[in-house]
Amino acid sequence: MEQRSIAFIGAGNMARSIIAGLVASGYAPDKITATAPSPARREPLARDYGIHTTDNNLSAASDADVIVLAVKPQLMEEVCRPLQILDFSGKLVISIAAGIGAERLNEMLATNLNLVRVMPNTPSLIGKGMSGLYASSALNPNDRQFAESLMQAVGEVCWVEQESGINSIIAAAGSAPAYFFLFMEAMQEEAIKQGFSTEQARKLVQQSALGAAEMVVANPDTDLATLRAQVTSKGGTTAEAIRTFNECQLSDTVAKAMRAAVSRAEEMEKLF
Ligand SMILES: NC(=O)C1=CN([C@@H]2O[C@H](COP(=O)(O)OP(=O)(O)OC[C@H]3O[C@@H](n4cnc5c(N)ncnc54)[C@H](O)[C@@H]3O)[C@@H](O)[C@H]2O)C=CC1
Ligand SMILES: O=C(O)[C@@H]1CCC=N1
Repeated sequence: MEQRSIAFIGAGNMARSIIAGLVASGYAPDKITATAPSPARREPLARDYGIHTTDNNLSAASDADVIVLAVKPQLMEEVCRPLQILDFSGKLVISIAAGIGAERLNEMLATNLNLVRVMPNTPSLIGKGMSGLYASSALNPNDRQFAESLMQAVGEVCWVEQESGINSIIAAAGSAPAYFFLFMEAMQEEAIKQGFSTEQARKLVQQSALGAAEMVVANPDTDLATLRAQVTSKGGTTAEAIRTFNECQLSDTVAKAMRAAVSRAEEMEKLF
């Protein structure tokens, strides 16, 4: 893909995930800079991926063709203010922050940005990310294509037509790895109670999760309910487990949790 110089403003979990995936996919490390105030955050990135790091947001952003805003939403305004002096006309800005809309980002950087909002997730770290993207129709096709290729380098992408779609991407993908981790944590805990060591319990759970996910991917024409039915023998053990989940309204709980994620993103849009 096109090798533009990229500055990640903020070098936390999500920036690291994208940087790791990018470098593994062949993106030139010397085209990537990441910033963070703390050396403890920066140094491991320089060491592990051979990228540049600095605590100077202004110089990193000034030197870059593409600026990825990767700080916590609460900090975004404070981090953007000193960058207002830059000329953004030739730069692409990518924000990965949840709960900060395009209009607000334009306000924070005091200009009309060439902007793509991207909602990635942490499996980008291993090239298995799922990112949602939104850009206004005014964005030039080159920038649109670059943002798409960048996120394709670390996983799959899904464009949304309306900016509000980004909040639904958060619910279905950005936050979603944590839902699966939670489910696996609960399974591991119970497997330990049933007599397995921590390592054995983890292996049982992770391999089952991996196998299930890979079966879904390998069978795109088989719906998820059919895959479930293939495990569920009539009058058997799985049927009892599923009946128990249904009794506890698992589907309603999942729906409620996903709506709560959207509501929080909407709330954050008002806060920050
Ligand atoms: N963690 C995730 O799974 C996802 C996170 N996001 C978004 O990514 C953004 C970052 O989230 P995380 O990486 O999880 O947070 P994090 O807390 O791990 O990383 C934020 C980083 O910003 C750095 N930072 C703090 N003050 C700074 C400053 N003045 N200048 C430059 N850097 C500064 C910190 O050193 C820290 O490394 C958030 O806006 C979040 O909404 C989006 C999708 C998924
Ligand atoms: O929890 C959060 O707010 C961020 C956005 C999606 C995943 N992590």
